[in-house]
Amino acid sequence: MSSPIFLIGARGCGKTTVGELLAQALGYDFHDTDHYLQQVSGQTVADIVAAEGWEGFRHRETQALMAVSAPETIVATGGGMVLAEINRRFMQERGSVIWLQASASVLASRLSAYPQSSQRPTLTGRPITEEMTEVLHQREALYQQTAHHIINAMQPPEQVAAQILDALSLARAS
Ligand SMILES: Nc1ncnc2c1ncn2[C@@H]1O[C@H](COP(=O)(O)OP(=O)(O)O)[C@@H](O)[C@H]1O
Ligand SMILES: O=C(O)C1=C[C@@H](OP(=O)(O)O)[C@@H](O)[C@H](O)C1
Ligand SMILES: [Mg+2]
Repeated sequence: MSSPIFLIGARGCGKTTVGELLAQALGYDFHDTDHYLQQVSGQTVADIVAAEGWEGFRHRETQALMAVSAPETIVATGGGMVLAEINRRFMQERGSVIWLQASASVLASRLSAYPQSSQRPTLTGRPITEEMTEVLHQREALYQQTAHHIINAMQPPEQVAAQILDALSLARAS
């Protein structure tokens, strides 16, 4: 199977970290839609949001999704990729969609340790645990309805990657 693999889930669930591991394991290309946007525009997420608002960023991330999606590619999406129906449908029809599921408290603790604020400007203006609770409340149904597979992301990254390979029956015989 060579169609793209899309990783979805909230900020901090490990899409970028696990995506790189998966790409290595499979010999696939790796793309992260936020990194792609930064490369082509020379702007961070925070720069884009400051200049164009979240609406401008969301428009650009749809373009990034479509630009990086190709066979034998792992695509780490941004946490809000599922908000637009066009993105949900594109991922579902083009490839395999994996939701990396984690609780608000686990996400908040990872994000407090590694905020990367130029990539993750606040979504709600609230403290991080409250923000992640609210974001999951708004988006969980979208992650669920878009995913072909749901993986517990509250385990070490190598195990998360191995479970994805199992779910897709992509583990290579050694
Ligand atoms: N499975 C995991 N277990 C523990 N820490 C993780 C895990 N996955 C990611 N992290 C850490 O959480 C932070 C956010 O990870 P990242 O891959 O950037 O998430 P995302 O792309 O989903 O926002 C990083 O500091 C990363 O090292
Ligand atoms: O959840 C979100 O709306 C966002 C998540 C971020 O990506 P990560 O999920 O990789 O942190 C980034 O795309 C942007 O800050 C918006
Ligand atoms: Mg990421």
